[in-house]
This record gives sequence, structure tokens and C-alpha cells, in this order.
Amino acid sequence: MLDLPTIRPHVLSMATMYQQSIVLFRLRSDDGVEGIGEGTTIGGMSYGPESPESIRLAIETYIVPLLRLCDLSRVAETMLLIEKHVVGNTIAKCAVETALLDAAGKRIGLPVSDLISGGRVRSTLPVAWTLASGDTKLDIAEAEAMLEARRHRIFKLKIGKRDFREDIAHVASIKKALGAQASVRVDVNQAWDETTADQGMAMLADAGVDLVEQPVAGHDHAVMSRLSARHRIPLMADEALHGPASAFAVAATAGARVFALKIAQSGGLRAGRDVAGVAMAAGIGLYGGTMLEAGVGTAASAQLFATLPSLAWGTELFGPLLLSEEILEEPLVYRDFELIVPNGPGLGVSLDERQLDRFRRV
Ligand SMILES: O=C(O)C[C@H]1C=CC(=O)O1
Ligand SMILES: [Mn+2]
Repeated sequence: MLDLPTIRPHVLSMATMYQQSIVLFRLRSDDGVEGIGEGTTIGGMSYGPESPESIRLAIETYIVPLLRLCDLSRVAETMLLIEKHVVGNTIAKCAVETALLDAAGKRIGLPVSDLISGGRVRSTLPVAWTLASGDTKLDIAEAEAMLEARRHRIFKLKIGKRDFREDIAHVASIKKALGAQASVRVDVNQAWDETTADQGMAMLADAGVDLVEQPVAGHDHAVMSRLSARHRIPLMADEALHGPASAFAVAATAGARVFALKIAQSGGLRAGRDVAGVAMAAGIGLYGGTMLEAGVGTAASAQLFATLPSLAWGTELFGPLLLSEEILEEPLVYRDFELIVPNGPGLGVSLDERQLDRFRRV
């Protein structure tokens, strides 16, 4: 487990992050091939049911003994055994599956994208940036600097902490300042009830905002359906999605027009691929989401997102850029508003051991 400093406090409706805690998992199979994976969540236990500590515990206490029984070159068979003995804990499973896939790719000299879906259809991914300093002027200055540097032109604003009118005035000022050169979206992280969401979504549409992410509780599928039917601004599901069955439930009730696809929340890259399959079959748009992972989880997400036939809303794979310390030997490359998807065997990234020693939680 590493505790990594962020470049600034990141203000979300349920927590303010001053650092990010990530869990790295490394395995070595009998043939000597190594694989790495990452399990990361946001804001301790305030975002979802897993925490950095629970991810580590699930892996060490329950998953590692199962791995000792497996032929680690057989990814699907190994994950099936884990699925049989460990319920839930999608982020821990994602870390382990990522390491298995990384090793599998290295073993045969292919990137993970080639193993999970027959290869990539794109080699770069558009990347959004989250404005979450908590201050309108600072957010505008940050967005303008990102546009100037050609790093981001899609901005997601974290709202839901303050009164909704105050939040929307903040969003509208930012959209007005940036104009047509940027797409502005919001993430409410489940903070509103239906009545507030009704007023909020109408006002956000009028302000020129393109997308509203998880305005109400993820388990309120009926409310999501009603909001999606009533509003022209698309509702994006995030916390409602934790694997293919939940994706099907949201799709079947027309609860969202866009899915935030996350490998951690889905339970791994292959489950994420299946969530994407549900979305595509149901005519739901896709956005490549993040749990603000560092380089390993971000590279793993990129391997999946690169295989998706359509990714209409781009991605938010900016996690490493929110951290002031790099953990990869070669940092991921961001250029011209996009992330270059690593192309080496496995995930295509390696760890900087000195940084692990510096930031490991003791
Ligand atoms: O989507 C979330 O809820 C979590 C995350 C993604 C970007 C960000 O700033 O926070
Ligand atoms: Mn979200």
C-alpha cells in the first residue's frame, strides 16, 4: 500500500482527498514471469464499500491462498476459482486479474488489449480533467492552463457538496468562461434526491453542460429511469454500475444514456468488457472512467478502453496527473489532449522500486 501526495486537495461531495492511497499487487508464476496490478478507491470508505485496507486484506488473506492452487497462466480459470470463494470485492479482484493479464501478455509478448478483446482499435484516448479545487476562480485558471498546454479540453466538475443552486452557479461561471472550446460535465456522486435532480438537471442543461454523472443514489434505478426520461441532458451511471448484471439492470430500465466504465468497479478488465457489451447492445454511450488510479491501474484501464469500438464520451484517465509523485519507471505520455496507450507486452509499464520504498505505508 502506498500513500501518494496529490498536487492539490481534490474536493468531492463525500470527501476531500489530500493524498491517494493505492494497493499494488505483484505476482510471480512458476515460470518466473511477473505481473503487476493495482486496486484503488477514493476517499477511504466514503465512495464505496471497499477501502485500501480492505483491498489489501481481501488479497492477502483470501485470494493469495487460492492463487497458490492455480496455474497462473490460466487467467479465466484462476478468476473463476476466486469468484467462487470471494463475493464482491471488485477492486481487489481487479488488482489480481490485472496482474494475471500483465503476466500473460509478457509471457507471449503481446499487450493486454490483444488478450481481452482481440486487439485495440485506437492507440490514443481523449482524457478529461476534473476541476475540484472547490474555488471557481482557481478552477477557471486551472482549466485555461490545461487548454493552453493542450492537455485537456473536457472538464468534469465535482458538485453536490453545497446547496445545488450555489453549485450550479459555480458550474455556469466555468462554462461561460471556457465557452465552446471545452466540454463541461458534472459529477454529483449521488448527492441529490429526485426533486433536486429535476431542478438541477434542467438548470445544468440551460447552462450548456453536456452530461450529468450519477445525480442520485446508484441503487435508485427507478429514479434514474424517470430522470433519464424527463431530461434532454444525458444522465451517466457511475456508482450504479458494479459489473455486468448491474449494467444490464440499468440498461433494462433505461436508467442512463451513458455508462462510466470502470475496471475496478466492474471487477476487472474482462468484466469491464462485458459491461461495455451491455452498453453497446442497449445503445448506451461509453465513457472510460477512473478511480483515480496511479500508473498501473490507469494503464490497465487504457488497455481495455483502446479495444472499444465506440467511446463517444472519451475517458478521464488522468489519475497519475493528480499525483505529485510518479511510480512508473517511464511515466505515461499525455499529448494533444490524449493519452498514448502503452504498446509493450502486458500492461506496457514497470514500477520504479525507489518510489515504492519511499511511499510504502509501514
Ligand atoms: O467518478 C468518480 O466518481 C470518481 C473520480 C473520477 C474522476 C474524479 O475526479 O473522481
Ligand atoms: Mn463518478
